[in-house]
Amino acid sequence: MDQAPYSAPNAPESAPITPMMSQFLEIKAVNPGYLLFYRMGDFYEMFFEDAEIASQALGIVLTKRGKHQGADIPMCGVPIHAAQDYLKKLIGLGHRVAICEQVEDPAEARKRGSKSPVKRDVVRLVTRGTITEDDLLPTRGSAYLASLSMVRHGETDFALAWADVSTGETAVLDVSALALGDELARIAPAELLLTDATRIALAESKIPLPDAALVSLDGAQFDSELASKRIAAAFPDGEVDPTAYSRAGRAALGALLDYVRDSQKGVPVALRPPAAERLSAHMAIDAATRVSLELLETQRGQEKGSLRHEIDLAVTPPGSRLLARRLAAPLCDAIGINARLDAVECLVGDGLLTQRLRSDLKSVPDLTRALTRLALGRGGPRDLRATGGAIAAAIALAERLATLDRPPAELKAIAARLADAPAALAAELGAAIDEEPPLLARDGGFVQRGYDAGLDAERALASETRGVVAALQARLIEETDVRSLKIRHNGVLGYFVEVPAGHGGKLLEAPHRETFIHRQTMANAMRFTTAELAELEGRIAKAHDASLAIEATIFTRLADAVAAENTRLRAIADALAELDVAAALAQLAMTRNFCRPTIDDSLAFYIEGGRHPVVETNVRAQHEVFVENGCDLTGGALWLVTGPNMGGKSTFLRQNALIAILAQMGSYVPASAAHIGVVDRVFSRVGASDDIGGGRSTFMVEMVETAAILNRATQRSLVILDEIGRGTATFDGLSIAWAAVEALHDQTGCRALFATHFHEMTALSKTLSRVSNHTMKVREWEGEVVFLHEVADGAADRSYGIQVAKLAGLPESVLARARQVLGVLEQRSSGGKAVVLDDLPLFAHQPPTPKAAVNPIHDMLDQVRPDDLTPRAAIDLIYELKKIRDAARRN
Ligand SMILES: Nc1ncnc2c1ncn2[C@@H]1O[C@H](COP(=O)(O)OP(=O)(O)OP(=O)(O)O)[C@@H](O)[C@H]1O
Repeated sequence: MDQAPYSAPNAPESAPITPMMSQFLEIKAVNPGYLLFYRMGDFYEMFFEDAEIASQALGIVLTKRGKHQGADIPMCGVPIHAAQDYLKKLIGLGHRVAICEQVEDPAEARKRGSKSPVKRDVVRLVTRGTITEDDLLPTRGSAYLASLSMVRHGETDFALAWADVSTGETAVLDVSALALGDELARIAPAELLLTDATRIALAESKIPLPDAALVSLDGAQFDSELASKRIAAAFPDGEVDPTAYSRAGRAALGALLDYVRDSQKGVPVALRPPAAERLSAHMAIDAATRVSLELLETQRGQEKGSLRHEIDLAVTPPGSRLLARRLAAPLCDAIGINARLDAVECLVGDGLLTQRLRSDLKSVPDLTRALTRLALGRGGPRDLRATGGAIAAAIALAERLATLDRPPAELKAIAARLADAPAALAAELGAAIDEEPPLLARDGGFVQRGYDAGLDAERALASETRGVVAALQARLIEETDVRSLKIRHNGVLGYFVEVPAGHGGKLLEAPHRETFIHRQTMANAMRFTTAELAELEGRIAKAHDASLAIEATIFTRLADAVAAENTRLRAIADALAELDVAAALAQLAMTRNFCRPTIDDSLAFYIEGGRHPVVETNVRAQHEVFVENGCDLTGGALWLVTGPNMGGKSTFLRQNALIAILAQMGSYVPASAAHIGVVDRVFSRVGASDDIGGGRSTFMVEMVETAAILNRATQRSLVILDEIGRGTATFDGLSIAWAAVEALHDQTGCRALFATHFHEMTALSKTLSRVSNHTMKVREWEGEVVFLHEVADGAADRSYGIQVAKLAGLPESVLARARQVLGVLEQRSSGGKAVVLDDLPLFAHQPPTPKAAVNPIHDMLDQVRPDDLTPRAAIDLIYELKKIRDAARRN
């Protein structure tokens, strides 16, 4: 979502403006495009337009505070303790928020005069792509910040740079206009930086923008010369050579680095040296195919029901994130794919080891995000504890992996990184930090007893002094003879003596008034202090401050020790995620009966006993059996698949695409055997889906997408077309489908599956050598159609559309009429005659309006008065209704 730059109202010279409001407007003016969370005591307050936007987005009350230029100032606020929830909601909606804190002690401000506002400044910009807080981030997903640059020099070059700020993962990719849409769909950034000119160029080339918060930057931000400096500054010690990237790549990375740096307001962000990605390294899957195959989410945008949801058995959030990344970008290199498969095979071969690894991994903390928070100075004792825990787990896991006889290269590399874990650091962290430490270092109380002698001494002093307080209370009771006298503590008064109101007078009189100094009178009690108590309090506070200071030093020392091992620890975090994925895929293969595919550089596509993993689960949940089907497209074969609606065509088509994707991400596949020559692109299209939001008609969408396939598919591609051409008049649709098949066969030569209801197309198998006909088998039984979901050679003889319509509950009168019309249409077309309207009885004679069939169920319902029914009568009624319905079905 875009945010218009904020227009701070200009105060006419005569209008009085409070110092606070003038401070607000000043800060607001240098943070255009951000909602300003302005700290006021225990609240963040928003004013003017910000208040209007936020109150509406958050559903909170909009009030007013004072006047500006004679008009009320709209205001709303959120309490500090609940601010994270509100922030989450706002950034989820695509807003960007600037957090403005008090940056000096209010006492300092008072010194400048009673009206002088406390100094405030923006300490942090919170946007969808730059968050690092656990409770703002998706646990099992990545929130990428991406930057898109465009360089024009006769031709137009694009480059994408993206980073997951919470893990430090960063990458750069040069990308052509043609492939840009696919890559944006793959990366699916949460926030995208670009210039207005780029945005216009994208719109002109019909390149769809991702569903991200879009941030318009100035062209100067993408300057490639400036970028080189930014890159060198972000990765000092020559870690990254800016000249290794193209001009466009540098520009994208420079803008990204600058935005990240700005968002953290001076705190250095620990990004990792950017991986220079190559387009050809990954299987290209365009946005429409991702949607159609429901890889990471379903067409309704839910995770449940997607392929990811079905196969993600990873036990750690980083493992889950890596698995999603691999699923979104399967490899194109047979050697790399086989290396991953070797690791999975090895773990499948040792089920017991896999179980143990998985159970160890389950409790491993999210090391990557802990490291980033620590590096950003936003980490706490829990992040230190997590780091120690992860290192210890890495060592244990390396030992488990060492039991493997001849581990494949990938597991060997994982084990080597895990074994390299700094054991001494883990021991130190384990000894230092409590098992369940508090969230914030500044609260103290997280260092274990026995770790630091100085700290233990201060703590002993503090608790000893507390003992002295108890003794003092006993003594004061003795001296005053007020049994109910208590020494208490609160944030305002500190330690004080409290007696019930009735005894207060006694302490105000001699001889006690020498000792007791009055502090406060309450309705039921009176509060005093004494010189001795004040002195004790000072000692306690000093001991407490001293312990806090020692704990703070310990925290910094340990955080520095972690930072010193950053590179090694990041490598361990990667290795843990990789191991989790390999073990998860092994577990999947074992529990779901998947097989290892053979992957090479041939043009094979041979599947035996293939299944659709998601539909299989659904079918099983209904206690039915999923029917396995094979497929052989080796050498560029094109299968024309016909069959009735609901026969299983779409399932069959998609399962083959999913098998290719799973195989190339390095997973076993749902089949009994599979041989796949590396697929460079998968295209999957379902005819006639609307894009109302995009302003394109059903048929237009279908044609634009078909055009994309015909233009871009190569001989290595796998193309799945499901009922292309159905969105227009029959003959037009048939002709387009026909020509598309010819083009795929003659020009592209790719491996393809084409499902259609145009039975005429089956004739193509006679003229095109690699086209063959296949059909979903059905059986007719007592006038009803039974789907066997089995793919057989040959063509379907009919559509069974009317039978399916009957199953769907179309009224019998309509079905009867449809049969009548179909009869005429079939007769005419078999006689080679065109159908004319007059042929159709519909138009020739208006048939007598069929008497509305008497429906006994409706009759019964008409007579029922629900409020008068007893529960028993209601159940009887349901049974009766079902009986009538069953009887009607039998007839
Ligand atoms: N191989 C199979 N084994 C068991 N059930 C299956 C199989 N394939 C499909 N089904 C069941 O049939 C339903 C319909 O399948 P699908 O959507 O693939 O049919 P279709 O032929 O593409 O239909 P339409 O032409 O109406 O789009 C699925 O939701 C599933 O419940």
